[in-house]
Amino acid sequence: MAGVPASLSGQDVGSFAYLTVKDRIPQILTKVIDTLHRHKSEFFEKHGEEGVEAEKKAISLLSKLRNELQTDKPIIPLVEKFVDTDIWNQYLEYQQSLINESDGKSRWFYSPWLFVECYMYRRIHEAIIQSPPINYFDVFKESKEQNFYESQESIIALCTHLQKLIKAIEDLDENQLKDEFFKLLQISLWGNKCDLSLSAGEGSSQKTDVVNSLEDLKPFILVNDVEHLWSLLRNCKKTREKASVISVYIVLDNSGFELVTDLILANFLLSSKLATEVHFYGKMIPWFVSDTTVHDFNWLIEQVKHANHKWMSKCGADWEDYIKMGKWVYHDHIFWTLPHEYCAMPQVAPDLYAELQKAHLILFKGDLNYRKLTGDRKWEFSVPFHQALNGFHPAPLCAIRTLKAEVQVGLQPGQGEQLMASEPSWWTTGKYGIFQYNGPL
Ligand SMILES: O=P(O)(O)OC[C@H]1O[C@](O)(CO)[C@@H](O)[C@@H]1O
Ligand SMILES: [Mn+2]
Repeated sequence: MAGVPASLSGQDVGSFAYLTVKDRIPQILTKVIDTLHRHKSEFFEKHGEEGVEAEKKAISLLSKLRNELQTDKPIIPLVEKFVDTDIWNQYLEYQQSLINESDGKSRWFYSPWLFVECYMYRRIHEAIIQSPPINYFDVFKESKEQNFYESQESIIALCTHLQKLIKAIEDLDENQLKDEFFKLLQISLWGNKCDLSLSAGEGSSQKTDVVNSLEDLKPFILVNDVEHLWSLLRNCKKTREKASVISVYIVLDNSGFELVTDLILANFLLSSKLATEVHFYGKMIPWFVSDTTVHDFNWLIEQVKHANHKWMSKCGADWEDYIKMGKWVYHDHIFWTLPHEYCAMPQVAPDLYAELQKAHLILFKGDLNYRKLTGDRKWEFSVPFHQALNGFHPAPLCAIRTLKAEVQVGLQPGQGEQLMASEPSWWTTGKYGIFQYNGPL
């Protein structure tokens, strides 16, 4: 692509991309294999010998995949028919076409990191769907559920905070309402620390009291465009005709604690009338360990509803009602688990792009969404976000992410260089966060 920098890639020895391809991805694969092993008796109980055979088959496919990766074998086409197989294989050909004759085939370390990391999760899915009757099995389900259970105390604190806030919401003046909005946005931002792929599937639950930590965490917000979000939604609310809609779209990231923070924010948007509808986008297949699928979404709401805590179960019951009333709508689309950067959406998934154009505001949660928004490229730190989006402007949007990959744009001159000098791992540990807005001001 002309005019854009090179992609991050595992060929840069010592980079975070390199370490991910070399260490983290194989570790995740090993964990997946182990998970299948541990479910052997469950497969036997459900499906008899056929279940055990299927488990063996999935494990052998995954071991083969791990070997391909560790020996930097060529990236091979997908074989099992699924809704996105052809698109994936076309993309593989496209990646191949970018490589010179002399450089040979697309390989794990040599190709763009975003592409190979997405490909790895898609191959895990392929191994599962090639192994009926266990082709329904979500290899990451256990760890997503564990993250939810281990974050119970923080979830109770958040639900209680929200219910108290809602009780008093009519009495809040504009400034107070704005402060509460900012608080819940920050909670949703820091909720993104809890993804499970950075920790290679090891626990990453929320145990501290987030609401009371917000002030201490403020210095770690490197780009903070929340005022723009407030102005945008407040203006929508003020100028709204009686029956008209204000819709906020949330492109979800991780299930478990992060999803709770997103639902709390979505609940506040309705209660404050800053939005009248919230649309959620999740993943169609298990993805990057902790990402939300429709099963995770429904499971989590069910759990919150049946919790043995007054305010938590109230939240769950309200959330179920919002879904029944159509005020909350869950969608999925295969595009979110393709390897493409978002500037390709109008060509690859024009229907989705047209849907997103209807939003008043789109919130993109998490690091992977940021990588896809910016194309996962070696941008200079001070390049404007608008430029890095490379033509992807469906509606006003905001990226809300903690930094876990070596890509960051829109910083003040010198800001990135200074961080680099004082703290070289600043952009990969999840310690820093951003609210980065693009849209009319
Ligand atoms: O859940 P998130 O915030 O998208 O984070 C997933 C992140 O995990 C990693 O894949 C680690 O491999 C990041 O580089 C990636 O972007
Ligand atoms: Mn994720």
